[in-house]
Amino acid sequence: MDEIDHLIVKLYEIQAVKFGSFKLKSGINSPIYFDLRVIVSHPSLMNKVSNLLFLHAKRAGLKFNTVCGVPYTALPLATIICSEHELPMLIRRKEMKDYGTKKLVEGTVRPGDLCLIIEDVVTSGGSVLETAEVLQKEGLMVTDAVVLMDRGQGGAKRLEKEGITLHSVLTLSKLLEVLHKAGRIDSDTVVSVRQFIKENSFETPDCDPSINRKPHEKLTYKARAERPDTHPLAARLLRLMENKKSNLCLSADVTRAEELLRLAEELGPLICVLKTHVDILEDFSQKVAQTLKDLSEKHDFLIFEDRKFADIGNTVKHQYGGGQYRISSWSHIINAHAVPGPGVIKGLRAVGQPLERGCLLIAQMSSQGSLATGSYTEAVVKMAEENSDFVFGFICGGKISSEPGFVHMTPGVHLHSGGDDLGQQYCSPSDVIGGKESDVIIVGRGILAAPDKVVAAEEYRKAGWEAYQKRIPRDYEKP
Ligand SMILES: O=c1ccn([C@@H]2O[C@H](COP(=O)(O)O)[C@@H](O)[C@H]2O)c(=O)[nH]1
Repeated sequence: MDEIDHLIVKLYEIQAVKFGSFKLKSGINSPIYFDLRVIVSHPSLMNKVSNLLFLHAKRAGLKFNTVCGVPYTALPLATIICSEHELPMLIRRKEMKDYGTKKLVEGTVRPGDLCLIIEDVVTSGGSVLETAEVLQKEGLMVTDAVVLMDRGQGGAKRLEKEGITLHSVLTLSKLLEVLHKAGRIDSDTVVSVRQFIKENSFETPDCDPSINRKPHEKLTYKARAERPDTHPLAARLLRLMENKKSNLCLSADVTRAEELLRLAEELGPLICVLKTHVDILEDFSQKVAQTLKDLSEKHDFLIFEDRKFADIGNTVKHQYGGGQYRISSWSHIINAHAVPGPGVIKGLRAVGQPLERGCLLIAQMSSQGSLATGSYTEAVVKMAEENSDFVFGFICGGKISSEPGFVHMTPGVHLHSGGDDLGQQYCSPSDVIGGKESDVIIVGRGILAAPDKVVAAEEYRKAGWEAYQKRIPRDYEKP
């Protein structure tokens, strides 16, 4: 028996891996169960596992200057690795403190550092991804994760899609083989575990709603517009994007109506959507709204009031349809947080649907430390799918649903990376449309603060459009 075989048998003996019938969080029964948490009571095993994880990273030639363990089981493993090899460690909080620094990552964060993720067991890859997202939002680079055990249920593929390579010390086949050879499990158990893993891969669409649906990155905006299940407003938007060769949404964050209307007139031909924050206008009137509507028709763009509704259905109904702004009367698109639950959509739908309006759900945010990540984002995608008669897409950092009808719109875009001193974080147009496969770039100060706004808008339009063309080279060439 070599070192790995010994480790496997030891894990079995301390019941870190069990065989039988176990009800999982998802409700299904599994013939195998891992509980690596028990290893904290076995110090020599902790040292052995930590050492193997580190050696595995080194043998794979991984470069990293900081390490983060996925909470909670991998936290002590990362601690041992960092202490033994004098590496700086970062701790990802699972919940934000409501006092003090409110940080989600503890330790000294140096943006640009390469952070290696350590994990005990990977099934769907969701926990590694959640940790990676939090670290990336802090400006750290995450390209690799080392795990003790990959269950072989699609986690590695899912992570690969997100640019993270998973390196696994043990595989499930190896574990079964060693335990069978050592007489700890019988052949029937080996067969039933193998069968279970095969049937419960997270690569099958119904196991995880956020992954492995039909990819739409190879479809043109136009092709997506023509699909029968695409929401009429999404279809209108996708069509006008293709016609105008623009996936640029101008975030017209100005405080005077005159300036807003000037932007709409001058930049209208270059954009697909004009986004407003009506409550920052000092001199809003219904006349201004009417003129904006006229300009949207003249230059063929949609208006998107970035109101971020987040209340109970009854309240948002009033906020959307009434008050001094009467948003529903002039804005084609609105958005909402999913925090209140589906009632917020129900309330907005009651006002907006008869007017042929549509809503985007805020699934992720561009601001540093945003809590809209991981399972929250997945729940938002599900809510959108369940309300696709009114919800037609997302505010997000990149593609989060492969349903071709959903439109992904991404704020926090600038030709120069970085951010502001209030937590805004920027990605480039090519990153957002090419790398992250979003559909629309939302640009505010990148254009508004430029000496010539028309020139800047054209620069963003071109950058966004070229990234789109590169994304779908073959389809795009078709007439
Ligand atoms: O996650 C989000 C959601 C909305 N925004 C809005 O987009 C613009 C961005 O402005 P910049 O000047 O390009 O930073 C602004 O209206 C935000 O309210 C966002 O930035 N991030």
